[in-house]
Amino acid sequence: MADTDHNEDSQQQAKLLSQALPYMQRYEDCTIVVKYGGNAMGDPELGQAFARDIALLKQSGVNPIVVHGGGPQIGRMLTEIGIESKFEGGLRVTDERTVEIVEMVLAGSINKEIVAMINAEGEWAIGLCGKDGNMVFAEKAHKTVVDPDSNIERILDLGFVGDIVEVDRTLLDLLAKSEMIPVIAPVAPGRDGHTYNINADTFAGAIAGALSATRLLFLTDVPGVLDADGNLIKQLSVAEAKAMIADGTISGGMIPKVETCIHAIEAGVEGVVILNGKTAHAVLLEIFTKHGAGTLIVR
Ligand SMILES: Nc1ncnc2c1ncn2[C@@H]1O[C@H](COP(=O)(O)OP(=O)(O)O)[C@@H](O)[C@H]1O
Ligand SMILES: CC(=O)N[C@@H](CCC(=O)OP(=O)(O)O)C(=O)O
Repeated sequence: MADTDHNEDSQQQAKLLSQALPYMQRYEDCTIVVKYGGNAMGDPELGQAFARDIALLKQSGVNPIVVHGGGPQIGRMLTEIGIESKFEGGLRVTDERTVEIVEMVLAGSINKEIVAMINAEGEWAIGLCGKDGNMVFAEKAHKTVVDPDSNIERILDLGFVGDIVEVDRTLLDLLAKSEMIPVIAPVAPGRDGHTYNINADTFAGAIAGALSATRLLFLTDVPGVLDADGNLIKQLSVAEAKAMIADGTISGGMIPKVETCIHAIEAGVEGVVILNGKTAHAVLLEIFTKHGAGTLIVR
């Protein structure tokens, strides 16, 4: 390498470091919950970059907690065994057989894949679900939808889909003081003895709220919340986000995601970010650079 190239390279590295270091201090000892969606998974290189980011957060003194989804992966497994996926109000209608598959795919294969990827980066990840350490309890979800034609409200029976009713932070507090990085599947028991399937965004929001996390990051498949012209919005207040839902600029799967963000902020999370999990090192760019990577929603 020529001397000038070498100097430019060093200068570039020094510039990056000088930008990142203040953010490393800012987040030291802070809890950052990262929701890793099923749509953001799949590409091995991106997965490795994600695992590296989580490992680097831990090494920088942050307390990272991963909550993962796996909707598309559950769908593929159900298709293989001849069960058709059915969604109502964005949630999977979950009968007894389906909840067994959901638990197998989420708390079994996907959870352990993520644990293995983080461990391959030299860290100590531990795979959990809401059942472990009495962390989360759920009850049958009470959801309603308004029929757009008749305007009549209808109660949904989603089977074993759960609403979170209790979060016990004992195990997570213990792990925060240790070398371990929790990787949590959104499955939880009910006091009635059943196992419940919980939307991963909702689950991540409840964990972040119970821990009053400094940041909750949602890794999805778009750069963040987009305005009516398709441009990325860098920052939104809760009031602005509500207005965008009301005027239809935020629609589809982004509605429950933004609503979860609003609940998490109201529960004490400092800031929630929606960002593109299909960009390599999205988490690192969000946490350790001035402008972040996606849409920050704050009070
Ligand atoms: N204003 C908006 N900005 C960004 N995405 C939006 C907006 N309104 C609707 N969407 C849709 O929301 C989707 C993200 O939600 P979803 O598919 O549920 O994500 P995930 O599967 O990662 O949880 C985007 O792919 C996009 O199609
Ligand atoms: C009740 C409900 O819908 N649960 C979700 C849980 C997984 C999930 O939320 O995964 P993503 O984040 O990848 O969408 C499901 O069964 O698909």
